[in-house]
Amino acid sequence: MASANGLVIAPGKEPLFSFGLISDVQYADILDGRSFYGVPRYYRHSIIVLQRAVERWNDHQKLKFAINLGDIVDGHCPKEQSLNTVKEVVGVFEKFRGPVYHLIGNHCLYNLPRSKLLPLLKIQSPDGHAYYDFSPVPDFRFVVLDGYDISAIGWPHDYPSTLEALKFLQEKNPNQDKNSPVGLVGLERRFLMFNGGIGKQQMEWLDGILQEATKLKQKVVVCCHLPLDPGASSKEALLWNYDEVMDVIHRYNCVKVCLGGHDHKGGHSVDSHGIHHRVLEAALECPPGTDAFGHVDVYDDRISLIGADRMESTDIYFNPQADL
Ligand SMILES: Nc1ccn([C@@H]2O[C@H](COP(=O)(O)O)[C@@H](O)[C@H]2O)c(=O)n1
Ligand SMILES: O=P(O)(O)OC[C@H](O)CO
Repeated sequence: MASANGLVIAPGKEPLFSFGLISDVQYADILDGRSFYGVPRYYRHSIIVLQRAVERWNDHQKLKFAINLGDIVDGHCPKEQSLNTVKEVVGVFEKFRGPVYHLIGNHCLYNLPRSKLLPLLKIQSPDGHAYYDFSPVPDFRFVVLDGYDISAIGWPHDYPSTLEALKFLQEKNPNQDKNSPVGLVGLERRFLMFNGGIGKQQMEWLDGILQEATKLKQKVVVCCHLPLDPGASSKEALLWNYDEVMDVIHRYNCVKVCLGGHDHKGGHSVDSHGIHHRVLEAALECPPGTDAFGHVDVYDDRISLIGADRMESTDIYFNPQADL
């Protein structure tokens, strides 16, 4: 039996649970603009996309939670409006009848320091970090990474993470404008200021979580604003140390899917260990009247992303070899 979006759905099989997804709303009450590459960005329409997402998620009635993959407000938002704009977008998310798990992105950090942002997003994590995990049912665990742990944006100027990031960019990117990839070759093109990395403490935390999930026989979904696989993303959008993070993930068999945002066109890949990487299409780049959000049905052997409009529906079968 085929559904309207072409996915084949086994009749009668109920999902274990379902959840909503959206990324890169990047709302600002400003005129429409364009990305560096000229892709139109609809700053005022994006909050309408979010409103439609929340309505649709509520209509569904069986969504256990929703995940926002980051960048709720755009960097072009006038700074005196940042606080109210973040509150306005959070207010729309709060109309969803269930918990919303937020990730932070570079644009959130252009607007507000972590000390103001994290309480608004109800992110509770050690020392101003934004990584955490949750387990909506005993057999599944979601790991939310803070891709701007080591970053030149969002931390106080004299903070160790800022200094480490600036030193890293100085070594890796010879351009005066550290957001410019000019002259960087291949995967080096990710060494840009609008990206960031995972620090030692978070890496150890991730390792511990995956160890625990393995013992509990849980299947894990990893979420990070910055994509973790070159096959699913432009090189310029990748997490600085995506390779180190994937080395940790690949030591275990529990991670089935990695979800990302940031690279607005979206993407999907399956890596060398059979892990799926799905980068979500941005709400910001939806021309008026169009949408990009979705919900995910989770089964014991797969997850199905049912996308609205510009968000591609994706059926992700877990690698059965991984459980042998
Ligand atoms: N190839 C590129 C991409 C980006 N930049 C710089 O980054 C800024 C942010 O890019 P957006 O597309 O998100 O607006 C942009 O303003 C450029 O300064 C670049 O130099 N080269
Ligand atoms: O975070 P943005 O909106 O500046 O965009 C990042 C780019 O899409 C990365 O290629």
